[in-house]
Amino acid sequence: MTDITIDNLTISRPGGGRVLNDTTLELRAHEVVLLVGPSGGGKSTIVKLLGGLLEVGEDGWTVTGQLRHGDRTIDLSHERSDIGGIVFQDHALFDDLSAIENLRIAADHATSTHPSLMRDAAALLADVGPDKRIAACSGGQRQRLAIARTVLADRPVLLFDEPNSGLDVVSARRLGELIRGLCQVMGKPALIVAHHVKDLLPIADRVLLLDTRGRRLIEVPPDADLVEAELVRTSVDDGRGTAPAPANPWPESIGRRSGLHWFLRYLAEYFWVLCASPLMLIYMGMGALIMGFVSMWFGFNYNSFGGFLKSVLHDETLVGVGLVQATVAVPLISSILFVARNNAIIAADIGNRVLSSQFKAMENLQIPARGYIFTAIVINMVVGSGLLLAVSLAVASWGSMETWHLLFPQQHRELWQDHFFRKLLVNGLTPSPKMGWVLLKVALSGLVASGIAIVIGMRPKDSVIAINTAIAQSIIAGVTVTLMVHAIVSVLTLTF
Ligand SMILES: Nc1ncnc2c1ncn2[C@@H]1O[C@H](COP(=O)(O)OP(=O)(O)OP(=O)(O)O)[C@@H](O)[C@H]1O
Repeated sequence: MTDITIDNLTISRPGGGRVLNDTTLELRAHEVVLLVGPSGGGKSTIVKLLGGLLEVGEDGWTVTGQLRHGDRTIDLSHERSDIGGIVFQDHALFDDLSAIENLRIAADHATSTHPSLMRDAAALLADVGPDKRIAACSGGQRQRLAIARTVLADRPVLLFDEPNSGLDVVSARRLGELIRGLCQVMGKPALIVAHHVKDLLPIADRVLLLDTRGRRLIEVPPDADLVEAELVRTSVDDGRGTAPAPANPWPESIGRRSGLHWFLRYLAEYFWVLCASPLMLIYMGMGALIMGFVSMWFGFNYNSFGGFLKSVLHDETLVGVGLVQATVAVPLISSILFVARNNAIIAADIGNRVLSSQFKAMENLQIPARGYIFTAIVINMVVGSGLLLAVSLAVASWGSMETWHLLFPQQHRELWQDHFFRKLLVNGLTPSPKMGWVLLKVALSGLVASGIAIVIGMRPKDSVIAINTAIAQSIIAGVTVTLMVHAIVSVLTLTF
């Protein structure tokens, strides 16, 4: 039950520009303080600073100031503050844990939790079943769970970042009373960032205004009209004094673009993610290289004839290894690597869009999600599987040629070329019809696997766990179907 004071507080943004300059912030035990100010002024930054979440240091924010709490002093220029428990605006509940587990995990990781805090937290949750899933809680229940979780963390100050945004007047007042009651029972201060102050003013002891002109915190009387007048004044000044407002670049840059523009935009985005990112190319290249080495090394070192095969059957072995490598082994490994990686990405991407209501927003905005996103994914999976097959075949062939050269260092590489490609290229140049079947296998795998990933990704999602499950299902189903497609088409190749 002690006061908190920060003296000489200066906060600078990454890349320069000050949010606060040599100001003082004081929070007394039991009191509720509203922090108001223009948008972008730095209110959330102060909350993050007190909660120890501001990225201070190289290329980040710079902070100076001395925080005093009881007999502790924290030098903010090189120590993080650990005094603030934050109730996040979007609640940030752990949706893979039940309601009670969300509270337990906070209590179990608090340095100490006084038994009275359990009572205070439980009092907020009379209407929430302890085993309820977070997805099944109403907005108000989630908010109270988030507050109860922070109460159990037992930090010296409660921090709320716009807790009343989106609440009706009655709910906002009820929330205010709840915070007021908690501060009194717990003997701790609360700092509330708020844009809509009217509903919270009745419970506020003090109002601090972030003055973006003077870069300091000034106390204003807790009167709605006075606070609003100050807010308008600081918003109008906004640190720019009488300088003319810069031209707004938005109207011109929005312009009008065709559906084709957006389709190509998504096509390019997914091409990069699914087919062309450097890590993807390295991963596929490594798989092909290993396959090229393995098939050539073991093809020649299969020693049942005591080395006889190596010399006498050299030419035919080379033809056989070339055929199996290029029509069966490399296409299979290339398809499996491609589908496993990309089905995980597609299920995660679509699952996140489902969870964050992006598809609903697209529907509401009459943006054709299927036309843009699903088509772009499927096209890239079909075309990309062919392109990456070509890359894999080239890398595997090079790998097997170099492996052969290690085994037969006296021979010219032209010899390898003549035999290795004998059944793959007609007249040494044109791909044989067999390669058409190979292309069919990989393209069909890409098509079916992407369809499966999209369907699994689109299923309703109410938590991050649901997305993780979808990713695993999508990989398993995609790889299984790839194996089946390759087996069926390979058998058909022999039949026709
Ligand atoms: N990661 C970042 N890198 C650089 N600047 C940042 C970063 N995060 C925030 N800022 C800048 O710091 C300033 C303060 O941001 P902050 O979110 O604290 O404002 P705020 O007062 O909470 O705004 P609002 O009321 O709109 O939520 C803004 O100018 C913002 O653009």
